Amino acid sequence: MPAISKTINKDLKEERDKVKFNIEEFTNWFYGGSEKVLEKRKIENYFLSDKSLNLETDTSYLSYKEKYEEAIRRSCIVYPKMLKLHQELGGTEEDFRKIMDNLRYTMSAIQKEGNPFMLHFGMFTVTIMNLANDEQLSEWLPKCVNCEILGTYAQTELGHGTFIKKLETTATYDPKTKEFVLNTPTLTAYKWWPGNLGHTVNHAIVMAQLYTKGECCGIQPFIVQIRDLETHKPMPGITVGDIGNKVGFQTVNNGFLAFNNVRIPYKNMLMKSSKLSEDGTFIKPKNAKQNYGTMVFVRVYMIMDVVVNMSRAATIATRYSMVRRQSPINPNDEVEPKIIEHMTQQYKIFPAIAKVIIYKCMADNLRNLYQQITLEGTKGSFERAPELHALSCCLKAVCTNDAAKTTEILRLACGGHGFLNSSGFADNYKNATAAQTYEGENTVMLLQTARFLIKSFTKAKNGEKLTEGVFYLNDFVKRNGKREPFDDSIRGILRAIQAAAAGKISSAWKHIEEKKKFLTVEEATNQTGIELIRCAELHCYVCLLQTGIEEIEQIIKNVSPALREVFKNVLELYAIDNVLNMIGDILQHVDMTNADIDKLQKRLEAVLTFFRSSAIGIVDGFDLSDAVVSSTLGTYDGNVYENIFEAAMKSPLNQEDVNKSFHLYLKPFLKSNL
Ligand SMILES: CC/C=C\C/C=C\C/C=C\C/C=C\CCCCC(=O)SCCNC(=O)CCNC(=O)[C@H](O)C(C)(C)COP(=O)(O)OP(=O)(O)OC[C@H]1O[C@@H](n2cnc3c(N)ncnc32)[C@H](O)[C@@H]1OP(=O)(O)O
Ligand SMILES: Cc1cc2nc3c(=O)[nH]c(=O)nc-3n(C[C@H](O)[C@H](O)[C@H](O)COP(=O)(O)OP(=O)(O)OC[C@H]3O[C@@H](n4cnc5c(N)ncnc54)[C@H](O)[C@@H]3O)c2cc1C
Repeated sequence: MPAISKTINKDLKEERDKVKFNIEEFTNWFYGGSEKVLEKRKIENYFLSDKSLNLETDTSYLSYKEKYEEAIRRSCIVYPKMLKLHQELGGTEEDFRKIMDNLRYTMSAIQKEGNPFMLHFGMFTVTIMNLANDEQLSEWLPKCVNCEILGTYAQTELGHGTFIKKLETTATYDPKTKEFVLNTPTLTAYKWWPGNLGHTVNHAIVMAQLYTKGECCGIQPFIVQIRDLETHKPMPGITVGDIGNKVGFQTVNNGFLAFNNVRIPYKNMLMKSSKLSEDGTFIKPKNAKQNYGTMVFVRVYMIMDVVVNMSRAATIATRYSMVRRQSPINPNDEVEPKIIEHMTQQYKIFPAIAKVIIYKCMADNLRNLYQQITLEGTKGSFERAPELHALSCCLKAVCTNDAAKTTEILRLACGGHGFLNSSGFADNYKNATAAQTYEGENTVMLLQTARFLIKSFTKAKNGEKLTEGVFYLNDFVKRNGKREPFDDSIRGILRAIQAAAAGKISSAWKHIEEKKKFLTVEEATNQTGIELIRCAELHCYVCLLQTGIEEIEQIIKNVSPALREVFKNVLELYAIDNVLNMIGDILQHVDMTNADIDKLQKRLEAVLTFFRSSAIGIVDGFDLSDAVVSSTLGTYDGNVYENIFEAAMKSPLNQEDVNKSFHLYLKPFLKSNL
């Protein structure tokens, strides 16, 4: 075995020595101030320094069952610590949010294949907070917050996930006993997929069709106890279990659930929005979409998960590319260059770094918007709910699609070693790709946004007032078919993307109108689906760039000159990479010449060159500890080859010189050929 020395890799040190800005200043911006950075480090250390977590164990070698058991063991260390910390910090909702925000990073080191408790706070508790009336809140919230019970969110069924109106589980009100009777009438009515449901939780929010006085009143939320608190056996009438092996998310314990005349008390229907009187009279909510609130909440928070996911992947690929040397650029060069010297390598990695920063700006903005609009809802005003729904849907789709695609590009950027499980890309990719489907399948999400855009375009044509995010449609309508001249400033690039988005929305609108002459509006919309998806994507790129510009214009007023340059270049790279990737859409509506495109290409090359000396500073500035990065290729010290070697030594096959399969199979086989 070679001697393994672990000092900082000299090539990586050389890169860090070239960084011209203050990395800590960047980190302070990234986490919202120096106090928050200290708090993050403290919280992370509080959890990750716990030796009983055994984080050095490579859980990828465990069996399916062992992985689950280890994940539960770890969560049963983390959650009591979390509850204790919450009390120590002050026990407020804000303290809880603080811990949750930081756990987002920390958990990726502890539960690489998903957290078997994630739905408890993420959806079960959130639904109770959003949809329980005061009486129900005082009964259930303390039990949730103290983890006296564990819950999940059971909505999707074997037959339906997207089209929730057609869910089949029934909850029939019996006014005589003041109970609901829950049933699973068919195989396709089985709840299927809810996280943590299989063998972990003992309660669930069950979304079921409410029947009262012989009428169906639509999907409503019910709290159902599914396992005994003492024995953990399924409650009478309940069938529950694990749905089996998946592409990823192995330790999330996605489950199935069925009901056979399960009776729950009247008080277990969440009644802040829809209401049922004890005699069985249904009272409609002010806004029928209130029951979808938890989904909107999760979609909003998922953009933050994308930032965590992409910052990890970008850190790994950047550090590795500054350590790995291969392929002289000039044939006679004696020393092989760091692979980051190859321009195509920079193009794989640096746009990903820029995206982390722009997505971070967007995630913070979206969360603020969510909080404002939710507050308006609590005061009875739901005017802006469609805007939030449209924005969260397209961002959920575009950002999770991009996280999966970018992780794959960054894995490829690490060549053969990127394919090792120990590189960390596999878990990142599997988590990213799961997010493309859960919480609203991405195509369906884009179509939701497109629906809003088509409505907004009709309003723009009729001179009606638009919401702020789609003001750009007014400019398009005013131009009356005239093409937008191209201006290569950053705001000019934004106008070009706005023109492309508005142009696409206008043609989709026109095509629906044409098809409507022969088809129903729904059929016409279905047949325009491909264009509609592009409308939503382009609109999302507008929102991202606009937010990036507005945020960075503010940031650069408050940072040092060196960091100002970094942010300006982040914006330049993000904008140019974006516009070059949608030239086809732009050319349809903007007067852009070949010379303009050549100029953009040269600017892309120039900004990549600037990034060459900043990239390591930025990824170090993401402040991800080695445990969070969790990659042999991405450790801070850059000892890539030593790490790869050590990880290989952990293979169970390397724990003995000769495996028993030699005696059982190989030897007889070889002998028979003599
Ligand atoms: C403290 C905790 C801290 C951190 C936690 C952070 C993160 C979370 C952590 C953990 C979670 C982790 C993993 C999650 C695991 C995954 C969980 C799930 O997958 S749960 C199941 C999710 N399921 C879906 O998303 C289903 C997708 N389908 C739908 O949303 C809907 O069916 C539909 C496609 C929108 C259609 O709905 P419907 O049929 O009712 O709608 P219509 O077509 O009739 O349209 C009516 C009208 O309403 C508008 N609309 C729809 N939804 C909303 C909404 N939510 N808000 C506002 N408006 C909405 C729609 O656009 C139509 O508008 P119109 O055009 O008619 O004006
Ligand atoms: C890892 C994971 C975790 C999950 N966790 C939970 C959970 O905790 N709780 C829970 O309740 N659910 C959960 N789910 C379920 C998840 O929310 C659904 O799978 C998801 O919403 C997609 O619905 P579906 O499976 O019905 O897909 P489908 O709708 O069947 O999609 C299949 C295809 O049909 C297309 N399609 C469907 N409808 C339309 C349309 N209107 N227009 C155009 N194309 C369409 C889709 O684009 C897709 O290509 C989870 C799923 C996964 C993968």
